Amino acid sequence: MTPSAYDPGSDGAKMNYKDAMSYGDYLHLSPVVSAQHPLSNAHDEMLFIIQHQTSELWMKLAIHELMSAREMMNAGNMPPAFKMLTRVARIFEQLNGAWDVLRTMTPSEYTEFRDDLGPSSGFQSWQYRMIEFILGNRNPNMVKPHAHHPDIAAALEAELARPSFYDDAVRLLYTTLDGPGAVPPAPNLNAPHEANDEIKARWKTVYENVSDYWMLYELAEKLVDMEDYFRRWRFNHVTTVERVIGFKRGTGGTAGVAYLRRMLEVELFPELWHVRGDL
Ligand code: HEM
Ligand SMILES: N[C@@H](CC(=O)c1ccccc1NC=O)C(=O)O
Repeated sequence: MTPSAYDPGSDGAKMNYKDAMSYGDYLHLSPVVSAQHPLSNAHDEMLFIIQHQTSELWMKLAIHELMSAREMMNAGNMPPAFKMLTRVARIFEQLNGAWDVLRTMTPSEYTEFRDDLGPSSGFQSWQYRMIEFILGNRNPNMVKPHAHHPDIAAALEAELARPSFYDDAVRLLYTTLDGPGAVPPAPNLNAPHEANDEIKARWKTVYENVSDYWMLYELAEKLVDMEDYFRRWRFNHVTTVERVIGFKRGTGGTAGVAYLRRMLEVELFPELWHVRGDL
């Protein structure tokens, strides 16, 4: 007698979704898993596409978390803001781990389809640029590649028109230490935040009096943690790029590795790093 196959339906599993919302319906998987369109016959192009698409999905979540975290912080509701910042750091950790998959692609394999990419490049990732703008690494020139998508350009411009996450954190630092009317140095919304000694002095007070300023201390450490993971992403990127294309120019037109190395020097929250040498 042939044993009959186990039917989870006999234990109560719902097996028919003709008139009910299924997994794929809820997640809209059909468009997601149909959105991979390799332009070549190269085996590794699928890896390249999925690596970028999944990165963009995680970036979408990072933006969602950062926007809400900033709102919570500005409303004085710090515990949820902290939780969201921790999540953003974990998202970057996830993105950092993903480089290990992409690194399995050799220069020979990438060369098979690189020409098909034309002038497209991660340089044109608007979600990446949005994350940088939210965190405070701002350069209005970086909106230009998005001029042909007015809604995206407008979203980036709107972010440039408001204080960055760090500008708002610094405002909280001032109002907590100096009183509710305190005004921090006016932020330049259109340029990267520049290190400022007055801001650093206040963070120093926080780090030297942690029990008095536990909330700001925790905020500072969450920000440092997030930037730490972000820096690792940049480093993994430039190392993978050197490993795969050496010192060739980028498809986006930059010098490639030289451009990306320059980006390694970016400090999102400079005072939080500089103050450590003064403690
Ligand atoms: C073999 C893999 C990769 C290579 C060879 C590569 C190469 C490059 C190069 C040369 C640039 C400089 C811009 C240019 O001229 O094109 C760049 C920028 C960029 N890439 Fe990649 N990349 C790779 C993978 C990735 C992945 C997986 C992501 C994830 C989304 C990514 C996101 C970005 C971003 C956001 C930028 C802009 C960085 C900035 O402006 O600071 N790249 N990439
Ligand atoms: N800039 C890369 C091309 C590249 O990596 C890329 C091309 C299209 C879509 C995403 C990409 N990833 C990151 O830049 C290169 O120069 O080979």
